[in-house]
Amino acid sequence: MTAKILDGKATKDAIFAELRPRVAALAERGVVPGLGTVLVGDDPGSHSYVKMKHADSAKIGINSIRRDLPADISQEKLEAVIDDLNADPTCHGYIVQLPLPKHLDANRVLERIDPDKDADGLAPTSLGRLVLGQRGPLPCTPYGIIELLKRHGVELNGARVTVVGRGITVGRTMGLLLTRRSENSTVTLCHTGTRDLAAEVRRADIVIAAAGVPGIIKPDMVAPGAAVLDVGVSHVDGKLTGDVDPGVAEVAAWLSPNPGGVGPMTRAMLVSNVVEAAERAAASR
Ligand SMILES: Nc1nc(=O)c2c([nH]1)NC[C@@H]1CN(c3ccc(C(=O)N[C@@H](CCC(=O)O)C(=O)O)cc3)C=[N+]21
Repeated sequence: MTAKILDGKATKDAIFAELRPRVAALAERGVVPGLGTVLVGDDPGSHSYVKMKHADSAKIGINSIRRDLPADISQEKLEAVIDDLNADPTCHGYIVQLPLPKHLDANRVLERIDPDKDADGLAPTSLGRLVLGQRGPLPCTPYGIIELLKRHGVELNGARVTVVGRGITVGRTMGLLLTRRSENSTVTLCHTGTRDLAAEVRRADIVIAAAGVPGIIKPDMVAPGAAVLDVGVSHVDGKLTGDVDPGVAEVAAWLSPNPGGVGPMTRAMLVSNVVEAAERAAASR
């Protein structure tokens, strides 16, 4: 068997096509959605991600607000930039690119983001709303994974989903989204304390690999016909390497590759969160 591709690039383009008329409708009311990014330091990976986000914004008519800050910026100065974006009416949503340099307290920064402008859905109020089942921006990567599966017709209702990795940006929040009534999946969340990872992966209809361990998901761990999504990002000999062994393509029915799968979907949902925030702002004027 050779797996069909869960195509994140094509699905992102489809989502953008749906967003463009919404952006046009906002423009008619005099509102141009604005996406802000806060980037501290000069990590090349972070720079390239932020660049892609602004290129996406330009593609659908969203305004870019870029704050690139020196690696040695103080906590106080960084928080002043956050306050500034919170007060800026042209900025409807923004992200603080993570990770931050070690001398900065990321949690204090995230707590300072106006919850109505949290484009990442990762600030404490947004996570709290997600747990409580209240409306709010959803974390972009798990939200993108759900859209990717639904738009390829992969059944979530009643599905057994094994998530590998308990990080906030993917694993832990993934479980919260999938167990809502609207998704109705049964989730097993695996991590380094899991006794028999192979057994947990083997009984899954859907495997979401976000451990950041190159090739941790082997072909003999995957049930024939499963959907497997590779969210891992590692660098081996300078090359982007995912969590899923290439041989899995011969066992799985669906495979979300990396790159070309979940990464573009994360960006699509970020832009979607900003358009939604701009619509809310426009409605309350
Ligand atoms: N506050 C915050 N929010 C984030 O969403 C966030 C973050 N910090 N820090 C870093 C990670 C990483 N991340 C990616 C997003 C898109 C791709 C992406 O689109 N990748 C393409 C191209 C990959 C390539 O060729 O380099 C792909 O997968 O096809 C990758 C990585 C968002 N992150």
